[in-house]
Amino acid sequence: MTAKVISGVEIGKEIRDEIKVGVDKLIDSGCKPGLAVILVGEDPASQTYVKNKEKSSIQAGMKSEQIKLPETISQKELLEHVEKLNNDVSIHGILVQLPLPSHIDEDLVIKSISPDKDVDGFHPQNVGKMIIGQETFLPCTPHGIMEMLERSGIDIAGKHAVVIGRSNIVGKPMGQLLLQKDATVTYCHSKTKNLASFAKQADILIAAIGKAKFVTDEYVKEGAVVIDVGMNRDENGKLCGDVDYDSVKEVASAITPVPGGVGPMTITMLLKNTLLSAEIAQREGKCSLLQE
Ligand SMILES: Nc1nc2c(c(=O)[nH]1)N[C@@H](CN(C=O)c1ccc(C(=O)N[C@@H](CCC(=O)O)C(=O)O)cc1)CN2
Repeated sequence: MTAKVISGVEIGKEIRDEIKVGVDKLIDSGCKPGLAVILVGEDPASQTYVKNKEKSSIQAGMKSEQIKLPETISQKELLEHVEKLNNDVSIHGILVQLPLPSHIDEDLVIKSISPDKDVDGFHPQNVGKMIIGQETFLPCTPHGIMEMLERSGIDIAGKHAVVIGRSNIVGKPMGQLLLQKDATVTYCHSKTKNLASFAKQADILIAAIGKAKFVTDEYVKEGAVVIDVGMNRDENGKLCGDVDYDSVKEVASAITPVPGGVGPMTITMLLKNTLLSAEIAQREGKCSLLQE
């Protein structure tokens, strides 16, 4: 069996086209969605992601604001920037690019973003809403994976989903979203004994461990759907995922590549959340082009 390739570039394009329609409609009614991204320091990967977020939001027709701050910025100053954006009526989505330098308390910064503008879906209030299934901003990477599964016609209800990884950004919310769609969910992590024996039971296997090519064909049941969230460099410095793509594609029924799989969906879902935030503001009479 050679697996079907689930392309985040193609599915992302389909969703971005839908977002553009939504943005145009909102602008026609007098409201332009605005996204602000804060970047602290000069990490090259973060710089690339932030640049792509700016480019993508402009392509979608949104207002884009980038705030670049030095690595040495104090926590107090960073919080002041967030507060200013919380009060800016032309901004509907605020994102602080992670990771932050070690002298800054990441949790405190996330909590300082207004839950109404938290388009990353990381604020504890929004995490709580997600867990009880209320409308909120869903974290972009797991939300993107759910879209990939659904738009590829993969049934989730009754399936055994195994999530390898338990980060607050990907692993934990991923399991919750799969549970809400009636999957039976198992979490595995660095302390799990006999990890391969759990992984091999998965109908849907999500690899979010952060170890290059960790998941080989020996971890995968024949016909499983394999989603690779990893972003690593191999021994030759080439971008690769947590899944050993060449061996796993021979046993899986469907697989996401790296690059071109989950990664592009993360930014797509950020745009979707920003549109949702602006739509809510418009509904509540809090959005106007005049306020730009
Ligand atoms: N505040 C946040 N910080 C971080 C998040 C996040 O969702 N919110 N996620 C990651 C980084 N990230 C977005 O911020 C991100 C990572 C990867 C990609 C992507 O498109 N990857 C490409 C490959 C890119 C390359 O060539 O290097 C792919 O997989 O095809 C987009 C966004 C951590 N921080």
